Amino acid sequence: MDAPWRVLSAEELEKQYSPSEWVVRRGAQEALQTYLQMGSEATSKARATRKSQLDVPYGDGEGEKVDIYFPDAASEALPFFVFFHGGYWQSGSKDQSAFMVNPLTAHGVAVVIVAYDIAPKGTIDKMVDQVARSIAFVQKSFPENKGLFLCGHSAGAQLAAMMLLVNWSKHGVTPSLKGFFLMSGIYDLEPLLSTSQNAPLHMTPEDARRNSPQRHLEAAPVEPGNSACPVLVIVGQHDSPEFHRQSWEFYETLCQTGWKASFEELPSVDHFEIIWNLTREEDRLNQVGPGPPTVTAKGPISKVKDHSENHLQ
Ligand SMILES: N[C@@H](CC(=O)c1ccccc1NC=O)C(=O)O
Repeated sequence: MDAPWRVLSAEELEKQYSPSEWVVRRGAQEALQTYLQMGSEATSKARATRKSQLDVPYGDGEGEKVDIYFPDAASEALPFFVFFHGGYWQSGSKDQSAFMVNPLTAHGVAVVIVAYDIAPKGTIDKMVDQVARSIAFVQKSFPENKGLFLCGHSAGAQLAAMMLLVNWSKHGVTPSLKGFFLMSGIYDLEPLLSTSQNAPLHMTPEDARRNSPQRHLEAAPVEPGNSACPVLVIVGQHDSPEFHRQSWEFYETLCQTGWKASFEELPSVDHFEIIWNLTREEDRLNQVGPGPPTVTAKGPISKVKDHSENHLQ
């Protein structure tokens, strides 16, 4: 694989992989604070106004819990939107991540916010396994579901993308995966090895490779049934050039391996606004119909653009 990041200095690599350094409307610290505040407020609102089951265990581990939020009309035959928060596998929690719960439940979609053991408690291998088990749990608990839609932000998008590669037979259930929303994600972990982000993660080069969906997709051509499961790769206009490159290359690899993929750069948003905008009913990504979340209202989001200008040369 062509790896343009290898020519970057340690300092430049650190900056490329520090999302808060690229925000344009506020300072870095303020952006992180606002993100946490928006997530906490959305979670309080969701818990106060929506039917929910909180801290439902999907495994025996202390941290293996999900919060499930339901639309008003009682039914198990709902589409389920399953969210994996970001925070570089070392920060964030389900208790600050219910961003999209109110708008999506209002549209008849159940939302599951997944907790996993962030570092230093968890390794990335463990988090990937936990996320797979959380999805198997949702499928087993709601076998009548109208499809599971996986969404991850940043590090959570890597976790979601790894689900494209899971052998579900060892989980005793095949989840009815109907779509992936991969937002501002990282799909090749190798550039992170020498950055400060790796300090609590202790990833070795082998760990990074094993957990890089970009590297494994090529070896896992899509099964016939899966080509019906769309994968949306989404990046914010104000994400760093390396984040743009990672998203674009992952999108290209998805296309080459037979997935029905699309790519979108969301105009005007940074790495954090891309998610906190999901608290707003009118956000484009929340414009779902009464059925499964096919994005329709304000034009297709699956439009492919030429992003070569964003590539590092
Ligand atoms: N220290 C990081 C924090 C960060 O990257 C982050 C924070 C919240 C949610 C997602 C994040 N990025 C990737 O998972 C930064 O530079 O912004």
